[in-house]
Amino acid sequence: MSIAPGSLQLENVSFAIGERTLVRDVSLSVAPGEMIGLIGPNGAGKSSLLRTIYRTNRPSSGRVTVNGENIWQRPASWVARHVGAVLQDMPAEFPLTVRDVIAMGRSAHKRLLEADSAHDRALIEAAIDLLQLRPLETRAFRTLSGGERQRTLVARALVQQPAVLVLDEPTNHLDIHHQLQLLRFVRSLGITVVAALHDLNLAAMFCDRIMMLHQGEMIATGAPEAVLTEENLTNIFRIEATLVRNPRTNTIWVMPA
Ligand SMILES: Nc1ncnc2c1ncn2[C@@H]1O[C@H](COP(=O)(O)OP(=O)(O)OP(=O)(O)O)[C@@H](O)[C@H]1O
Repeated sequence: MSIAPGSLQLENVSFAIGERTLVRDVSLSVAPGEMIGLIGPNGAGKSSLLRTIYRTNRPSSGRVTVNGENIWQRPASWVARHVGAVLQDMPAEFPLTVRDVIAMGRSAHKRLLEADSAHDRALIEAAIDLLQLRPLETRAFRTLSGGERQRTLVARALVQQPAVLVLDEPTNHLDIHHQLQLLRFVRSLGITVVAALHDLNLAAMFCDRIMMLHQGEMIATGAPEAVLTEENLTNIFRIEATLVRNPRTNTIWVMPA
């Protein structure tokens, strides 16, 4: 499956609800094909920031552009064709099969009730194979395990062929094998990704750059070793940690003490 990666720009993005500012003046420029890890303690504003990218939280100031287009000045249907998202705890109570859920990813590219074209079907088949969902294809989505659901939702996002893929804690519910498999897989697609990740070592392993958020503000952004410093881990995550290199991957490794 080939997806043309897009560019993403956050320009001084803030987001407030009433008096409360959840995201404050965040800027980030993501090149096509880059993978950005968003890290920060609970309540730092990661999900709130991601929602400004998939057009759920309208910034109170600043701009979000995808391929140079301000997403808040484009119709929702344009954004649905250009930004894909895998979110936490998607509702699962609808009586759809795995294949139905994946096929829903094509809806942004079609008119209401338009039948799947040969192109749609080819993408759906490819996604089922890529995410190894063939044995589950006809199962009801609600009967899946957490990890199987997550793979289905990634497949659904991929058939959308999004210029930018937003992942909110995509490794939630996954065992360590599937965490690695999912991130390796997403990475191998060469698409543009912004992913909120709680596992700092996985973020360092898979992301080109990391952005650290705290109380809605960007504390640091850059290469994993520039952001995952003892100082940032102490000040922001409130942990004592030793930093080493993973001898196999040579990526920075946080060892809490
Ligand atoms: N609709 C809302 N109304 C008021 N406060 C909100 C709303 N949505 C989020 N918040 C608050 O904004 C802050 C940031 O929340 P957010 O979910 O963005 O953080 P997060 O970094 O994704 O956290 P976690 O790691 O716990 O998932 C939290 O204090 C949260 O309670």
